[in-house]
Order: sequence, then C-alpha cells, then structure tokens
Amino acid sequence: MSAVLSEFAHLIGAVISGGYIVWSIVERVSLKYINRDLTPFAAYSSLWIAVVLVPFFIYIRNRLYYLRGSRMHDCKPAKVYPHRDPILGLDMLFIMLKAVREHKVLSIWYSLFHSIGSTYWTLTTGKWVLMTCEPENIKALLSTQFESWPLSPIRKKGLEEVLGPHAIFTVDGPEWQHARAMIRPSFVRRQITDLEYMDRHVENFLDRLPKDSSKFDIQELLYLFTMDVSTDFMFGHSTNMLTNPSKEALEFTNSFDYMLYAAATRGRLGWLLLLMPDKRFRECIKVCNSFIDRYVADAITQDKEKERSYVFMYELIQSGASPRMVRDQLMALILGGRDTSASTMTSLFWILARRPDVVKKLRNEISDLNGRKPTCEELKTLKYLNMVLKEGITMSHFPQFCFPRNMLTCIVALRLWPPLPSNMRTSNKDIVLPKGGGLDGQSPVFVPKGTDCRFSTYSLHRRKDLYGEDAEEFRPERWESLRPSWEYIPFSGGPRICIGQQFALTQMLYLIARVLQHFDQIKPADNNPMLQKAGTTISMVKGCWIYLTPP
Ligand code: HEM
Repeated sequence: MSAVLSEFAHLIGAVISGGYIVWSIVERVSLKYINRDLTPFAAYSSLWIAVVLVPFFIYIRNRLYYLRGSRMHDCKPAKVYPHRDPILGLDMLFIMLKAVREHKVLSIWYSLFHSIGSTYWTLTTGKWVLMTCEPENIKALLSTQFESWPLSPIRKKGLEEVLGPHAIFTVDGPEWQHARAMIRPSFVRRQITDLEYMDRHVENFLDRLPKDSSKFDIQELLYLFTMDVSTDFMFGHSTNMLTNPSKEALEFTNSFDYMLYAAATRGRLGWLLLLMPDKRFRECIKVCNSFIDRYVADAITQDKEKERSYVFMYELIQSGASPRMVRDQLMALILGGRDTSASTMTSLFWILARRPDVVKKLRNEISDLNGRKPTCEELKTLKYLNMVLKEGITMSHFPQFCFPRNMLTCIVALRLWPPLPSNMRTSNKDIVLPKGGGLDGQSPVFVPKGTDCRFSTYSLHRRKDLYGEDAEEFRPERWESLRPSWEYIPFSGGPRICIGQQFALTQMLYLIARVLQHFDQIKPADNNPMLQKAGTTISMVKGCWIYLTPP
C-alpha cells in the first residue's frame, strides 16, 4: 500500500512540476513571438521557479524512492549528515575544500564517522554519497556483491585521463578480467623475490643517505627509489633518479607527480572541474605518454635482446597486447607501485624516528644476519617468521601470503597510514548493504542504483571498537594476537585485491632491513605533527626530515 502511495505521490510530483515547467516555457515563447499571454494566470509562470522546481522534484522523487526501497527490502534509512545546504551540499564541499587546503581531509572523515556513525549519507555537489567504514559493508562492496559495485564513473573518468582507457585501474567487467589475467602471471612468475635487481636500487638509496648524521628528507629519496624500482621492473630501464637521471627521466617524474596530484583534485571536484581547465595537467599527460611510448616502440621495433631475464613490458608485448594497451598498463603499474610503497615507508620512517624502542627491537631481529644482505630465503627463515606462522597472521583475503615477523612494523604503518586512505564504488542496481541503517546503524541499508559509496580505510583502521581504545597508537605488539579480516584492508580485498602486495612488501622489507643494518639510530629533525595530504595516495606535506646515525 505504501509503495502504491509513494508511486502515486511520485507521479503527481512529476506531473505538477513537469506541467509547470512546460507551461512557463510556452508562456515565455508566446509572449516573445506573438506578444500575448496564453492563460489568465500568466503572471505566475516563471522560468526561475521552474529552475528551482527541477531540483526540488528530483529531491522528492529520490527521497520517496529511497524510503520505498528501504521498506520493500526491510531496511532502515541510514543517518544523514546535517547539511545546511540540503540541495547541493555545498556546505560539505566548502568544508572539504578547506580541509584539503589545511591537509586535514583524513582527520575530518575520521571525526565525521566518529560523531555521526560508521555509515551515513552526505551530499556532494548535489549527489547523495554513502560514506562507510563498516567492515561488513566493505566486504559486500569488494567481495560478496562485487558484480554489483563497479568502479565509480568519477574515478574512471579521472584516471582514464591520465592512465588511458585500458588501464587495469579504469576498467570493469570482462575488460578488467582480461587486464588482470594479462598482468597476474607476471607477478607470480617473477616470484617478486628477485632481490638481486632490487638490491642495485637499495644500494643507490643507501649511498644517498648522509653518513654524518646531518638532517635530510627521507620522503624525497623514497619517492625517487620507488620510481627507479618501478621503471626498472616495468621497462627494463630505470629512471635512475637516485643516481644520474636523464633530462627526460626528470621531466617524466615531475610530470607524473603533477599529473597524479591534479587527477586527485579533479576527481574530488566532480563536475565543477569543468570550470577549471588545467593546461599544465594536459601537458604533463603528454610528457608521460611520450616517455613510455618511446620505450614501447623501441621494444617492439628493435626486438632487443633482453638485458634481464624478466621485464614486465616485454611480457605484455609478447602476450599480444597492442602498444596502447601496453602503455596503459605500464602507467597503471607505475601509479600502483610507486607512490603506495614510498608513502608507506615514509610514514614508517616518521614513526621509527619517534620510537627508538621499536628501532631497537628491529635491529635485534636483523642482527641475526651479521650484517649480510638478506636473501629471500633468509628473510623467510628468520626465527620470528616461525612465530608469526604459529600465530597464523594470514588474512582470509591474503591467501598467498604470511607476514614475516619483521614485517609487522610495515603492517602497523599500513594500518595507521594506509597509502590509499579511501576508495569508492558505484552500485549498478538497487542493492542492500548489510549494515548502517537505523539509529544504531545495525540494520541493513537500502542503496539505490547509481549510488556512490565511499569507504574510508583510514577511519576503518582506527576504529576503537575494532582495535581497542589505543587504536590510534603505534603499537606493533598488538599484531601478536590480532586476527583481522575485513577490518584491515590496506591492499583492498576480494577479486580486485592489490596485485602487487607481495612485490611491495618484499621491497619495503628489504629496504628497511638494509637501512637498519647501516644505521643505529633514527631521530626526528623536527617536532611537528604528521601533516599528510591526500592525493591519489597520501604523502607528507613538508617531507619527513630525520637524522640517521651509523653505529
Ligand atoms: C604499500 C604498497 C601498496 C599498497 C598499500 C597498495 C594498495 C592497493 C589497493 C588498496 C588496491 C585496490 C584499488 C582498488 O580496487 O580501487 C590496489 C590495487 C592494485 N595494485 Fe596495489 N598497493 C601497493 C603496491 C603495489 C605495487 C608495488 C604494485 C605493482 C607493482 C601494485 C599494483 C596494483 C594493481 C595493478 C592494482 C589493481 C588490481 C585490480 O584492479 O585488479 N600495488 N593496490
């Protein structure tokens, strides 16, 4: 009965507002061309009122649709952010723009979840978005309802501009399956454990570290390091940013940085970006594309003898991928691989500089190697690994990986400062998420087709009800008893789980182990709180300035 009433109200609303709009337009036209009012009430016809009526009608229509859907599916409405502007939600836009300027986006999300609840609705430039940091909802989005939650069109559009239309990060459905199937074997075959080639870059990194305990920005070096590793892995040619970058490599790296930063900002602005054309953004895309195209063309035309046993680009070319396809995947993998690892290691060094107790423990673990470079086998056979295996810290959605003991610190860094602090999916049909409805947020919540749902990994990882009252504290020891599942998703989960997680963890583990073999103490060079900006990944606004002291 209520469904019939709501359909009826919907119909009446459509007829009244639609009729009014048509009538206003006809009156205007007749006044202009035949200089005559058509109806005695012509004075009441106003295009301005018509313009206001449209969003009002859309609002009522959506509201009724939502309430009806909720009733039909035994759901309760989720809480709503108390907007001052209930039509476009411009108040939230201004809050977010201010937060971006002050680098407080992550903490604002966190505090909103804290004050409203772990699932709530908010308006973003006229569109309702469901915000959540509820593990059950995230599991639904990424796994159990995977088919119904493709990538959001905003993200697709934003990333398509920079990565291209075939990149694994911008496609869904069969095209995504194809891209993933093409990339996946490379990560398995390579075993991600070729420390030899990684070692060259780690040595370059160590060479750049000041040995006289002078202060320096480790973030800058980490981004150069991961760019060198990524390009070496992808093209078989490193940008050599740590040693002797060519003019092109420098230009590529700078353009890549700007391109990603601009893409993230544009993604946040949505349709408002139409008002803000960015010439530099376009130029940077061109620079990056032509840098990669040169390597691809070179590899295709010259059929070069491979310098190393494995180069990702050659594998793609041999799989029959078109040059455009190869370029798009290469861009995606540099994006996926470079900033994420650099961001994690930066956060980690920031906290290590403030936690000498943790540095001491880590150095004790590593001292078993007697200063030798760890082989992959040695990394695996460290005595602590047995303990971790006994403890069984293997997540259900990390089927192929167990974390060695000395990776625990990385895990902690990934919990508190996940490099991808939030993500979004859009429903392709009316659907029900398991939690978030009702005053207590425990009932299922109805989500109409076309709704964006943003989940905040950053806020999820800091939930006190999941991680304890000290959730915001850096305490690696908590992992000795923790068995998280969907409460811990730095690498996402489900079918689209990060393809490079083992590569990333090995790279980070190796670099950190080697740095700690060379340096005894890590100290902060300032007392500033951690200030992070959220681009496509998070990074530290003023860098991470530290002192390293050799033993
Ligand atoms: C600390 C390091 C890393 C973190 C925290 C991380 C995190 C993530 C996350 C959260 C996703 C899911 C994105 C989404 O579904 O929207 C993802 C996907 C992906 N990551 Fe990573 N990543 C890391 C390193 C890497 C590395 C080193 C590579 C490659 C060299 C890589 C390649 C990818 C690819 C290709 C995908 C897309 C998978 C798909 O859509 O099927 N990642 N990563």
